[in-house]
Amino acid sequence: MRFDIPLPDDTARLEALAHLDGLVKPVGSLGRVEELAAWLAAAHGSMPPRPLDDVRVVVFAGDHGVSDPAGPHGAVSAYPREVTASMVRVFLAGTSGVTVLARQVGARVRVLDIAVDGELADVPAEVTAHKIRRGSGSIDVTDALAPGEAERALAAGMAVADAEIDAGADLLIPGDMGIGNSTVAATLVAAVLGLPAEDVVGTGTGVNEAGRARKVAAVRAALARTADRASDPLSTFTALGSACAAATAGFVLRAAERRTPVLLDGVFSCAAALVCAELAPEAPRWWLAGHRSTEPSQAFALKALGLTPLLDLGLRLGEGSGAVQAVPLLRSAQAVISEMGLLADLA
Ligand SMILES: O=C(O)c1ccc[n+]([C@@H]2O[C@H](COP(=O)([O-])O)[C@@H](O)[C@H]2O)c1
Ligand SMILES: Cc1cc2nc[nH]c2cc1C
Repeated sequence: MRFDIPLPDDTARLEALAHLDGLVKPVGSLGRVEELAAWLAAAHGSMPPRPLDDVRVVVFAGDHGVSDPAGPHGAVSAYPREVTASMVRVFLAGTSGVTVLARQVGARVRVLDIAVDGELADVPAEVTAHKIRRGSGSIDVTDALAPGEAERALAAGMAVADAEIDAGADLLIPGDMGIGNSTVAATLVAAVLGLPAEDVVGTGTGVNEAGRARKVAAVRAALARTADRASDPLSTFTALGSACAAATAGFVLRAAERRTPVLLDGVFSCAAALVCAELAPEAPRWWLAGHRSTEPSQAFALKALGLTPLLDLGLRLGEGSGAVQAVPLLRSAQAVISEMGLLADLA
């Protein structure tokens, strides 16, 4: 599997940087907003960059076997796995955290059942159209995916990105909903970066110290079970990931292939992105980190991807909720570089 990721336009970036220096302000005084403006110009290959009118969030929902409290390591989440299916209905009703926040910035939210453990008979068919399986395997005891499923999930995420880009998306945001997925995210980051379980595991939805210790044990068991088998991205998703992780990776990879900027969200999308960045080392040039999550593995993933989060608000909701809140910063950057006057015109 090979990905041809184009490079952002360095000429537009340099033109943007020169223009920013000539705006009616002390040189560099808009700090990171200036960096964002130049980043956008490079991504769009145009100076000034276009407005980000059409922002789309896709929430990849699915269960993760490791969340079974009857499993060998006990409960790894503060909430029962049934919440995953229930939350799909909340997204559809328009009352989830990310949906409310997305409305504030005029972004659309689409939810997909990629691997919810059950049949959602009462939801529109398009929600389940990309379903890969009912729940991914419990990575501490078995592979997450059967042969071929990682490829199918990756392809599903790509097809979804294609559809959103073809429909006019200017910016894509991957969201996640899956009880137990912070354990899977931590495992993926530990596997890719060769880190010990103890360093990557956080408290997820809010487990206590005993819960965190159970998560560490589950991550350790998963890493020991697979040893060196998780050597490439598809086998990593198969052994230690989930259908949602592979679909999320496909989504952000295809966006990069199609020159579409992405705002990564919390620990899950960053872990999925990290795994697939091995296949496509230039892909992170098309991604920004929306926010810093409270999960330690997100910090490791971002560092490895070379990304610095835009916001740091102590968020740990997932769903794309942090990235959505960073959208106004990108729009500010686009407005500044497009509309500010010139220092040379000072009377
Ligand atoms: O985005 C994050 O960094 C984040 C951090 C902690 C929890 N979450 C959300 O909470 C769920 C995972 O937490 P847990 O404790 O069930 O593993 C999942 O639905 C995520 O969207 C998300
Ligand atoms: C209610 C709830 C909403 C969520 N959204 C993302 N993860 C979540 C976990 C819970 C428990």
